[in-house]
Amino acid sequence: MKKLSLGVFEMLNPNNGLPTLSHPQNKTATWDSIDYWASLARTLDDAGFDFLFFADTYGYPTLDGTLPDAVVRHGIQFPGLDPMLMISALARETRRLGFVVTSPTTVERPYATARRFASLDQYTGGRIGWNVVTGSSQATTDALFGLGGGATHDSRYDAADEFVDLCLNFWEGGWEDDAVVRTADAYADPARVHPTVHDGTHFSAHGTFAVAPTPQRTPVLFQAGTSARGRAFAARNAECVFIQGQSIAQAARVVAEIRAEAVRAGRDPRSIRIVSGTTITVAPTPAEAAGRRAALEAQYTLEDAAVMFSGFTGVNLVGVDPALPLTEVGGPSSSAPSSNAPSSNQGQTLVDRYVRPGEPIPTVGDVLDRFRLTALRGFQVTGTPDQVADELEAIAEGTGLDGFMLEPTFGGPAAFTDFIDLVLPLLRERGLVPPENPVPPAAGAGEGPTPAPTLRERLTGGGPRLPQAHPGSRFRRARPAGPATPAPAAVVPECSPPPFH
Ligand SMILES: Cc1cc2nc3c(=O)[nH]c(=O)nc-3n(C[C@H](O)[C@H](O)[C@H](O)COP(=O)(O)O)c2cc1C
Repeated sequence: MKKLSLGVFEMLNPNNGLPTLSHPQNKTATWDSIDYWASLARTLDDAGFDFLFFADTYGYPTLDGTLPDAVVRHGIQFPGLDPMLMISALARETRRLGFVVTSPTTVERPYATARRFASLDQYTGGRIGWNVVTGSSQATTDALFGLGGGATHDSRYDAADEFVDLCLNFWEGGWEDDAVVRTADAYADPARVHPTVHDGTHFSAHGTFAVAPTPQRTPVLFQAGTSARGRAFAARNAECVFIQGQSIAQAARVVAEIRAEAVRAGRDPRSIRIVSGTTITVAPTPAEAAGRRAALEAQYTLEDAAVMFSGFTGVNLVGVDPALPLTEVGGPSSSAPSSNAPSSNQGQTLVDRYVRPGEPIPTVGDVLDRFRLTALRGFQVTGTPDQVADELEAIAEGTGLDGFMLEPTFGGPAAFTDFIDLVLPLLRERGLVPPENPVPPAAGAGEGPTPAPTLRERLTGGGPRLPQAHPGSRFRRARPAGPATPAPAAVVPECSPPPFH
């Protein structure tokens, strides 16, 4: 059995996007304290987790341009802080743990994004990943940033392809490996530093990337969003895809679809790792586990579910007759619906989850009841340590998934520490996750820091750099045979896709 990757899914909001204010284990009082996150990062690092993943968005649920009272009152993805600005501090607190930060291609700019992630790659010693998204709650974000809102679901992904290409061109094409010399009279060899020239459909850039090579150069490229266009984007660009598996059959289908799409894009389907969000409620006895789960479910109301669903999808279910079939709810104009599901130009993954070709059409009430319990979540696993380990093993075997991203329950770290104490030892005994990695020894006096494996090395078992088989490697410059300089005359890789390697 292959080894599973383990991550934790988090958001910098009072309640992780879900209203758990009334539960004693919530993190409402501590979520905005850096000490809280440092403590969590140390816990995960010590336990041997691969990464801490921060979902993030400038948006939050709005309805027809207004902020619902429930969002403010219950802290539903509101307010929020920027996780990227905290990563360096967390890296100082940890030795091995990777960090994945979500950043959108819609309102950010490629050069700034490439520079920020290259800087984080340097500060973390190569422990950074980028979750590339076209954004959630896009209507809110468009309004906040003063955008016209003319972009469609698929055109956002078209622009995202070009955005990622341009970043890859900066990271992989700007500097040759041995460009930095750090001698008495030169920091770097000018012949080995190259301008990027890009004149594309959505972006243009002329100039030299002003960050020298970092441990991974390209951060590990994550992606989330499994609409048909989202899968095509993942197949072209991602090294790791984050899904929210709902059942073994559904997740197996999504995994197979992503891998088939990867083959169509000319990539090895196994070169993309696919991990699913998973909520684990574990306790020593079945009754205690069931009690905790019931307490969790009691936190979520149908009203909050309607606000969240509507804000994320653009399909407004607030105040809609629960008996109405979902397909009879009007949504804003559609981009390219794959079924007769209502659609908007916002994220399609959630709507597709409930309306599947060939399956009965659910009512609004059905959808909200299911959404209330699983919301923005993946597998829901509840039981004793052995039951949870059995179920995780069955999910991994039945779906082809490469790992799990644990979701918080009541907000605080208890869901993760329970897993670490009760389930992780069993997964290790069964050989499903690697044995605990030794912490790299602290640097001795006068020695440099001992490098831990990069996030890419941890996840893929390969080297620290983007694999040669990834399409982004086409931006690398081949060294000509012979003397080191002069460099080839302005061989500027095109951003329009040449054949993949
Ligand atoms: C599992 C999952 C996690 C996501 N996480 C984020 C996030 O943290 N921030 C964000 O802006 N968008 C997030 N999104 C939105 C998507 O990345 C994507 O931009 C949007 O859903 C539209 O694509 P889709 O129709 O393929 O879902 C997420 C979507 C899914 C399905």
